[in-house]
Amino acid sequence: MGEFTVNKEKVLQALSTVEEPDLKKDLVTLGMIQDVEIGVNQVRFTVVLTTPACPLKELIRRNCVAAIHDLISPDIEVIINLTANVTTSRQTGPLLPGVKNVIAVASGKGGVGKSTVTANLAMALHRSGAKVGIIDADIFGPSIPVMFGVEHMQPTITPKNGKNLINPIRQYGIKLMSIGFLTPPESAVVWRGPMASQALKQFFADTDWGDLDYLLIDLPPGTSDIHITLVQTVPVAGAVIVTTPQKVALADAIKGLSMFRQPQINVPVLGVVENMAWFTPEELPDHQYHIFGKGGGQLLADKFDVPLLGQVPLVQGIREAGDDGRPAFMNQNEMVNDAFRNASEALARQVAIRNAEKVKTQVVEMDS
Ligand SMILES: Nc1ncnc2c1ncn2[C@@H]1O[C@H](COP(=O)(O)OP(=O)(O)OP(=O)(O)O)[C@@H](O)[C@H]1O
Repeated sequence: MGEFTVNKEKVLQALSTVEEPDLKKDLVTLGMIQDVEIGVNQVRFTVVLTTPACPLKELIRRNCVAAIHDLISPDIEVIINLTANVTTSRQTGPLLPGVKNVIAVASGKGGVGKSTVTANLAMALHRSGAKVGIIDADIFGPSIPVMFGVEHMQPTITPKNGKNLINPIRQYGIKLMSIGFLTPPESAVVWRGPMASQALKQFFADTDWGDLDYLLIDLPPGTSDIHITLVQTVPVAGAVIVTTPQKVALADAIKGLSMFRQPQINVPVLGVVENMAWFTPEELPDHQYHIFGKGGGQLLADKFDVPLLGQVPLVQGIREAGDDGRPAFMNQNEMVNDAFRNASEALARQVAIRNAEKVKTQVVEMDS
């Protein structure tokens, strides 16, 4: 075994050569290294990632080990504890004080699977260790309560600091609020725009969300008053656009995406999720049938210069799981789980990159 001396400074010096691949700065400058401890032929430290769903964690771990071995000694045992502290670019304010990132999930056309994608992205983020909530703001078809099997539940109310606060429904580790909870499922209520906007504001102002890393907002399809209420009420970290590869869906997705880019709205588009990208029968898992066309999600992403966050196949089990009130991510289907995990990691990564730009998100001021 070679001769070497190791101390905290040397370890930090070595780690300051390791770059966070997305944020393009070194781990020490980014404040991601903590709790350095020196033992006999051993160093231990913690790397605080920007999200527990970080797809680069193994690469970062390997690069840290390599830096210590190359710059200090190959004989040192390197023990790394990976943790995460999800970043935010929100200023703390009276609304949603413990919520780090509000993410809008939107689509141009209805029925492309926006709620299904929202539910499963939430489950995948939760599985990675993040604290997640969903607001179902889809006035035309609030399907989140059904997808989580809580359509007959009613949120309770607790007085807190002189205010009556609504407790979100908690299911499978996710906190949920839905326009659907405000009316019995049997009685079809036609929500007028102003009523729905008022309900959404209540979900922000009068709901006890506690601490959340990601609050996903399942928006109605197309563009509506609800979209405007959202961006005017809380700072939105970014939007995810869900589309199918079909031409008619893409045409509408372009309109949906363009709305977020309008100068007076100006919400960053974090990327595109292509749902129903191909059909795969359960008994032929290696077969892909492009029944709605091929490559449409990538085309949309390229057109607007945003990432394609993921492609989700059309699988009978995804529909069945939604109807059974347990998002498909909870079942052990590798193909389905990979699709949603990859998309959730890509989303978390875009949020971290966006937050590192340090431009605070602000509510949008508009003349009404
Ligand atoms: N990848 C998929 N594979 C199989 N079925 C799917 C998939 N994605 C969505 N579905 C099914 O398609 C239907 C529509 O999905 P969903 O309700 O998520 O769409 P949406 O875009 O939210 O609709 P809305 O217009 O109500 O907002 C549901 O029955 C759902 O289970």
